[in-house]
Amino acid sequence: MAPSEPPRAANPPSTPTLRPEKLDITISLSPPIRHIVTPPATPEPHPESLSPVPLRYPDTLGTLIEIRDTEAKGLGVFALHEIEAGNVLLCEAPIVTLVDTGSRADPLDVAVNSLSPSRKASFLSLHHFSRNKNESVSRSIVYSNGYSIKNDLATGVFETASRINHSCVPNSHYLWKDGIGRMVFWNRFKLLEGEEVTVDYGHKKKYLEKIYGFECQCGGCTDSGLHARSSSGNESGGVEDMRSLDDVIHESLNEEKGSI
Ligand SMILES: C[S@@+](CC[C@H](N)C(=O)[O-])C[C@H]1O[C@@H](n2cnc3c(N)ncnc32)[C@H](O)[C@@H]1O
Repeated sequence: MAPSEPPRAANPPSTPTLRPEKLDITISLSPPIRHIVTPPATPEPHPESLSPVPLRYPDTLGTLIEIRDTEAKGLGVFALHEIEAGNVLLCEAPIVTLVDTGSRADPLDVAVNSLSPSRKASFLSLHHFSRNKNESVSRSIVYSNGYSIKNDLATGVFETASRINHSCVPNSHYLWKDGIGRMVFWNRFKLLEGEEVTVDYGHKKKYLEKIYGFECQCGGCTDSGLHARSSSGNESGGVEDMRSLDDVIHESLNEEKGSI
């Protein structure tokens, strides 16, 4: 999978308010939407607490989006309720980042083996497809779920984002934000309650089959290739959009300085 792009936004974000028991964050593109992010009732046990960086911040999983079964595409990501266009759906750090170092030790094994038990289980639970029987499961997972990040110098595999399915007419876009080390996803159109969140993996239908081993079931394929990369990679929908996204992300994160 290749990756990224920016949102349509104009309004400055409103100020987030912090309360000890509840993080109440407003991410506004246009119009504003309120995300109530409640910390987990039971904190993760010891090995997890060694990892201070939350994968999703703010955590929209369970408040704005959810992962569940699709009819024909395995798992997918869905809107939990109606979401106006131009909202940040997900702002997620990779669970595994693969940077080829040239070292003899496979950097992927090093990265996977250094994960906490629950993050390792999340990684290993991801969908994987391989045409090469000598390929390790971890490699197949990276090739089936990885987004190109850091100006194509690395690949990131994500706990939630790697559950987002492809559509030739996607309703969402994404962009890697190096400054915060996260991939940001936002919806281009209003999403209805229960609507699946989709992005463009950046390949024509026949290459989706060749590279990822699936026949696209999105129902909107034209195979013209015109849409290809429209929501992926490091492309942008315009400097103005990108600046707005930066403002939104940084203002909400600055309020929480130190927690990422
Ligand atoms: C990155 S994963 C997406 C999440 C995956 N559905 C799961 O269950 O974890 C990519 C895989 O999802 C499935 N998939 C994604 N988009 C699809 C589509 N438009 N049509 C059919 N299958 C799709 C394919 O099996 C593909 O290899």
